[in-house]
Amino acid sequence: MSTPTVVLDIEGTVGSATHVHDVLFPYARERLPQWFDEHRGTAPAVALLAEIRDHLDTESVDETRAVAALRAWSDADVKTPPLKKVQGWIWAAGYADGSLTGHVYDEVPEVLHRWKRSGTTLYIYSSGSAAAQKNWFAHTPYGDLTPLLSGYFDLTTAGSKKHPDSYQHIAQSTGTQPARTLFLSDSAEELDAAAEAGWHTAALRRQDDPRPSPVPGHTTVRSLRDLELDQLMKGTARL
Ligand SMILES: CSCCC(=O)C(=O)COP(=O)(O)O
Ligand SMILES: [Mg+2]
Repeated sequence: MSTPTVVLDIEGTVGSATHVHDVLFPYARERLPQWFDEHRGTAPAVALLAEIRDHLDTESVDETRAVAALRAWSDADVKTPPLKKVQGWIWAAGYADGSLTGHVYDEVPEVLHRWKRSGTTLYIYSSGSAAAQKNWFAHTPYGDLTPLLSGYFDLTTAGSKKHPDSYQHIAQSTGTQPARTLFLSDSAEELDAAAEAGWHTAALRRQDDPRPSPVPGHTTVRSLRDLELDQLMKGTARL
C-alpha cells in the first residue's frame, strides 16, 4: 500500500480566519501603494499590472487603478492570483522583520509531527500563494514547521480549490493515489470537489468558526487531534 498523504488547507483549518482577515489582509491592503512605488518598472510590477489588466478585461491599468482593484478584491475576499501574489510579496517583509507570524492552532505542531513520524506525507493547498504559505509555516509561534511539509499548492500551480480537476492535478504531480489521500478543509465546496476527485475528506469547524457544524457529507471535527487517519482512509473514497 502506498504512503498515506494528507493535504491541508490553511485558513479555517490549521490557522484562524480572523488572523487572515483582521491582520494579514489589512497589512497588505495598506502597503499596496508603497509596494508599487518601490517596484515601479521592475519585471514583477510590470507583470502584475498586465495580470490585473487581463482580470479586469480592460485596455490598460495604471497603478492607481491597480491598487483600487486589488483593494476591492481583498475586501470581498476574492481569491484571484494577482492579489494572492502581491499579498505574499508584501507579507514576506512583515515576516522578515518580525511584525507578522503565521497563526496555527495549539495542537497543529504536535499533530503534524506525529503524522510525519508515522510515515504520512504532508502537503499544503491554499488560495494564498505558495510563497505566502511557506512564510506562514516558517514563522509560527512554535518555530519553523516547514521541515514537516513536502510541498505547497496554490491557485497558479493547482487551480481553483472548488474544482475536482485541481485535486486530480495535485495527485498526479505528487504521485499519490486519491484513495490514499485525505484533504482537510473548512470549506464545504472544497471538500466536495476533493471527494469528487476520489479523495478522502474531513472538515474542520474550529471553536471560533460561527458556521454550522457538521459540514454535510464530511466527517467534521474541532481539532486535528480528533482525526484518526487510519479510520478516515479505510476503503475506497466516495466518488
Ligand atoms: C497562507 S496565505 C494566507 C491566507 C490567504 O490569503 C487565503 O486566501 C486563505 O485561503 P485558504 O485557501 O487557505 O482558505
Ligand atoms: Mg480555508
